Amino acid sequence: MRARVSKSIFYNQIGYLTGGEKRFWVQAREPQPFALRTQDGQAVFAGMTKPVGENWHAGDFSALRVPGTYALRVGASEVPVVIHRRAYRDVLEALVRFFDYQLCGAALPEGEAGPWAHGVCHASDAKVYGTDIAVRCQGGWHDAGDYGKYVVPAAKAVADLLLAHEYFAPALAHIRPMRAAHREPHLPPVLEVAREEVVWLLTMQDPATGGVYHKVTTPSFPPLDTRPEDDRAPLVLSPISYAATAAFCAVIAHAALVYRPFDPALSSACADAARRAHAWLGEHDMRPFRNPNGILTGEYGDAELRDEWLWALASMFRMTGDPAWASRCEPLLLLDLPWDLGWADVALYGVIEYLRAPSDAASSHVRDKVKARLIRELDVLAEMAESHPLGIPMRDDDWIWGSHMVLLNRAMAFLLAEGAGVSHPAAHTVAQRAADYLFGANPLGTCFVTGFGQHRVLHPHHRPSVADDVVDPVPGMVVGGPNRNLQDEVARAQLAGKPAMEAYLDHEASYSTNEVAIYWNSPAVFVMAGLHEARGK
Ligand SMILES: OC[C@H]1CNC[C@@H](O)[C@@H]1O[C@@H]1O[C@H](CO)[C@@H](O[C@@H]2O[C@H](CO)[C@@H](O)[C@H](O)[C@H]2O)[C@H](O)[C@H]1O
Ligand SMILES: [Ca+2]
Ligand SMILES: [Zn+2]
Repeated sequence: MRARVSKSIFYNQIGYLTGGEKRFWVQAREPQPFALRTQDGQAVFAGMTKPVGENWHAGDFSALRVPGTYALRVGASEVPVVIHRRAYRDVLEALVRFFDYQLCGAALPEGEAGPWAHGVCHASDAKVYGTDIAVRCQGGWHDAGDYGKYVVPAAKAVADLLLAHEYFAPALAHIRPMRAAHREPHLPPVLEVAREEVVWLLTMQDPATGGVYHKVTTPSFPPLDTRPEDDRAPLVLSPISYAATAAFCAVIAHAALVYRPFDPALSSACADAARRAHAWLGEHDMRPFRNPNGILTGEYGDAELRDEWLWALASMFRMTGDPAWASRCEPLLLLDLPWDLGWADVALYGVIEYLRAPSDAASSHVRDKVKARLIRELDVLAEMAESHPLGIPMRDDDWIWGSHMVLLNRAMAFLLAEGAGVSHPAAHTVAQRAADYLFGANPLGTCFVTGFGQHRVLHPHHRPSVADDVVDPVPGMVVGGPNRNLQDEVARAQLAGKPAMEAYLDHEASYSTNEVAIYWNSPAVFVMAGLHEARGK
């Protein structure tokens, strides 16, 4: 009979990398003895937990480096622990295959998608808002738990996957995309997956002006129990926006560079599209996007657009290596913009593009100032992690809508900086703690990636998973996470008064804590690939 899995030991329920740091947490006021035994009962490690803040204690068994499955016991509680050099191999594949499950405009065959297969969806042309102009903008990925396709968050999701390939291709080589859903089997797997969204993004650019439509959605969200193929409301292209055009310019210039060795035709189409998008930026004001009348889907509004402009210029610089682009983006790099990897605050993408561009084409003075600020930014995050009981760079007011993206972006920032010549001693510890938290070392004892862990997420706010007749949700989806602002009805009804880190509900109606999104999975792909690469050896 399977041992009852305790809920009072908070640990990485997917596993620990052989060469990595290995910690678990318990809530206690005094040090607790703990021990690990092999499956045949042989004691192999023993220790005492140490206080790590508030009433949390941590036990460290990093010195145990023999792969295997062990029983970790603390007092009367016991949990199964896996140590393996490829502990994240399966979850990494599932995190990437999530994008294939989000594919739009084509049927997902059973041979590829198993029980989560579905028929063709959203295959009709879209109408440009307020006109009768029809545009073919099929393909790409559904954004999240809804079926909308939005350029701004798509740019983040694609950039993260392109960066994961550039930084950690060997760690991703084992991934099997849904081959039948793609047309480019010769590409490295994560580029084959991302290519679908790149090709869709190109359809979102207005050929006449170079501007990019903000999104393509039905006028409002369909009911939660609507299967993709049953969502037949007309598709509307919302107006061209500065945010979409700038984010498009940035990520499409990035794609032009990454696909150049594999797909020259796509690469040159991207380079041309990026140039036309940049030309549009030069002729238009930085006006924030607002949903037009009658369009009630996600807005992705953003009042600060200088960071998107920075990201676009820095990407053009790295794509061309032309010092003229360096001179254009350097003044923006010196502004006091928030350096982040979000869907709204994107400046850190520009910083990384700039530092990874040919250094001889840039100002060494600006490069030095940028590197110095980057180290200061990472020092702040490292101190935040140091003072958190679970070792994660999060403060109480960071538990917002999409808090898991906030955490993963911060871990990603350390690994991105490392690859741009700015190493920080806390980088891998922060990345490991983020993985430990996401995979179960959190006050709810929940593994926040569907289909994995001892205590799983079963009811994500994800229309395909709610509408199908399959009990288990689509696997490999990172849920949004605790949100102290209680921004949906069930959260308000059931989470009032909860500590910020516990304001989460595994309920299909809790879209502000339990939805999924392509740009919440994408930083997870980057971070887990980085850990796998560094510790999987
Ligand atoms: O829930 C995921 C997405 C599903 N598709 C429609 C999108 O509109 C939705 O995106 C989310 O839309 C939310 C509502 O607009 C966004 O929430 C806002 O996120 C902000 C932080 O990014 C918070 O400061 C703010 O309080 C909160 O309302 C959130 O970031 C963003 O991820
Ligand atoms: Ca912005
Ligand atoms: Zn669709």
